[in-house]
Amino acid sequence: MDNIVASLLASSLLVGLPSILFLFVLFGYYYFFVMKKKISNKESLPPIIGIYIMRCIYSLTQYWEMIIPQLKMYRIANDHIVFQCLSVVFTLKVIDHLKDGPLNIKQLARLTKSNENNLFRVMRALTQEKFFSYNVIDGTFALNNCSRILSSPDFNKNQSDEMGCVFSMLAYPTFIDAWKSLKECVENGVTGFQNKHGVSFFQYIDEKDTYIKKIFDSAMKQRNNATKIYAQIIQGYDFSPYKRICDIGGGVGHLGYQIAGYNPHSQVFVLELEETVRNGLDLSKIDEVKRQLIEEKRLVFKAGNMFIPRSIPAADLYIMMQVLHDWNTNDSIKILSSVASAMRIERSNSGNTPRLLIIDSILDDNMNEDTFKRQCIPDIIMMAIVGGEERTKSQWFHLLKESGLKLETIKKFNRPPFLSLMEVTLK
Ligand SMILES: C[S@@+](CC[C@H](N)C(=O)[O-])C[C@H]1O[C@@H](n2cnc3c(N)ncnc32)[C@H](O)[C@@H]1O
Repeated sequence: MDNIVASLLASSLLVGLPSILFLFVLFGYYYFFVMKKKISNKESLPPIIGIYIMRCIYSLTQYWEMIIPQLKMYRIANDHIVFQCLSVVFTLKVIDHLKDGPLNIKQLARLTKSNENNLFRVMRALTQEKFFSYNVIDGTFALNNCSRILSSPDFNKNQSDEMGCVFSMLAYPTFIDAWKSLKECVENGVTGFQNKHGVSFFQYIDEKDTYIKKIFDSAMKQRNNATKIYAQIIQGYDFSPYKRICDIGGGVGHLGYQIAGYNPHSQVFVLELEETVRNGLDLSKIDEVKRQLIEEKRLVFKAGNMFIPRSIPAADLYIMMQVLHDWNTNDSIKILSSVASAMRIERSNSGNTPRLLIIDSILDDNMNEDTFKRQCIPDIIMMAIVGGEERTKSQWFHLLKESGLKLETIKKFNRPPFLSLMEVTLK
């Protein structure tokens, strides 16, 4: 047995290391000579080959853990402890204090009102995990690339970064409580959030704690920007034939701005909860282009409820991006039926049948497919926090059929976050 493991390790070293080197060189070439030179009036996308190379490297690390499964278990246990330590320094705002330059542990303990020895041990562990750098000469800790992206959002100064928002959510007591109820969620089928707080996630953030809503909106917007999903959509679908477009649950209007910007003859409505409309309008104040689109009424925010057909603005194209995965089957059918009613009203008023674009994940019905594996963890977030789910193709068919709609085409985007665009019309 030992011989088999040894020869597997030796052969994977012999094959693995040169392959990794080769892949790095190839990726470097592609990045610097191809991707950097791409000039387009739309955002350029990372080359597809880069994604495959990353996946090969990732597969190699997984290969080791398959040979020695204990490695995987230790990694998981270790990651959990790292997360706890990171939550502590995030909550104590250590990262914010280090923004202006390195500090020693005395200074950090004073600023964060902490026990110097224990804070030092946590910082030392995180430094080993490459979250900080430590200067042995003067004994100071400093930020590095990993911790720099983890500063707390400051909405008064309009400063927030994606990971800062994501981490604020993960470390926020309301969320921690919801995760603690994961077991009840599995037992009784109700979200951890509902189990703990008695209301749904969206009700909570719209009515009880608008600070989380700000964090959530900002994280969504920045994650979508980072994955360049808006560029994928704008390049992948022709919006020009549509004069009135309505983005239902369109967040702070980011996709809406892009569509309005690239399609001068379209007017875009963003239907959202009241608090998000306020956030969207606030954010537009710091961006000249967005402010102008709003002033010219090319982009219009509408506060309303997608469950109520008359609250949905008349349009010839409706969009729902990453909305339905937040809802369970019953609610999704209610939402889609409400959109179908709005589409029928529009058809009888204008004589034209509007379309609906659903932009969301589609899991392969085959559990061994990559698309399935990728979405299994986000699916747990949907289950525990919002009560929705990532769906297979047959589940999507079911939702549409029950709501009086039918699928016309599917376009799959083969870059992260690997969403699909389903073109839907009335049955
Ligand atoms: C996951 S976010 C998606 C945002 C945006 N479409 C995107 O992809 O970035 C879902 C959005 O649905 C909105 N929402 C939730 N309940 C709603 C309702 N009853 N009516 C309208 N919008 C709602 C939320 O405020 C949230 O911004």
